Amino acid sequence: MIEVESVHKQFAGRPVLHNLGFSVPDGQITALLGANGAGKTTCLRIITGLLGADSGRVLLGDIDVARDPMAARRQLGVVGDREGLYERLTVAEYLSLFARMQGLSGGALREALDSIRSELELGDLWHRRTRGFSQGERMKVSLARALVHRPRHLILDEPTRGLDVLAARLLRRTLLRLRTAGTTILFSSHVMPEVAELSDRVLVMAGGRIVGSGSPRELAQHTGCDNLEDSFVALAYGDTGGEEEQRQERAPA
Ligand SMILES: Nc1ncnc2c1ncn2[C@@H]1O[C@H](COP(=O)(O)OP(=O)(O)OP(=O)(O)O)[C@@H](O)[C@H]1O
Repeated sequence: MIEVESVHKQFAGRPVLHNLGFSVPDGQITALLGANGAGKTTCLRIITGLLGADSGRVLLGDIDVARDPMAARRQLGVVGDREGLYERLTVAEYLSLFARMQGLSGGALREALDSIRSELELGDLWHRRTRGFSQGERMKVSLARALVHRPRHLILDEPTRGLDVLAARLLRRTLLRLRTAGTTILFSSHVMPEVAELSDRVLVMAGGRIVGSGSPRELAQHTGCDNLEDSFVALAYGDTGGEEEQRQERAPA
């Protein structure tokens, strides 16, 4: 379980997250939706310990992320919005480095590398340096790095952005398989069909706050809409998502 409790964050005096609170249940896939600038990346970076909150706290089970970052890191896999791969290393070397940083060695290390290589179909890339990798190849390596130590919680920021159909499909199948294995997953996305397909629960953010939460079906019932995109627009932008205003602007005087 991930619990975000009363988190505030501001940049240069400008509030970005206001008293943010929600929980992400174990063994489920939860999606974080919001317009550009709603605060999703800031929220995910605070959960992963990359950024500190001004106040409030984040718990992974009973671990406070800010107080015990090392323990939190062992429980977390992160696919962030700014992936830096070490371009001089091959995929095998890169993943081995991260696995060792997570405490794996000897037979357990070899087993972890073999397992992630076959699970994410990394065979063709395994001995290539990551310099020049395509977007899809980079995503596979980032996901492998996030998963190599088999974390209980996986956080992904717009993981299918820039991926082709097959790469996005591989990623979605991997997330569904991980859920079946009990991993707790929180991801942000702007792709509504993907969110509808994957998510047990959806959190809608607007202006640094949660303005709606529930299963896609519950959100539809709550808003009186018949699909997730309309429910999202109703919650995040108000009922019409600005369509009414646009119609009025277009209407002759
Ligand atoms: N390091 C920073 N310094 C100053 N402002 C920041 C910083 N990081 C984020 N912000 C601001 O905080 C707000 C929320 O940004 P954030 O990246 O969390 O939004 P988002 O919901 O992830 O948006 P998007 O969907 O466009 O990725 C934005 O107005 C952004 O400009």
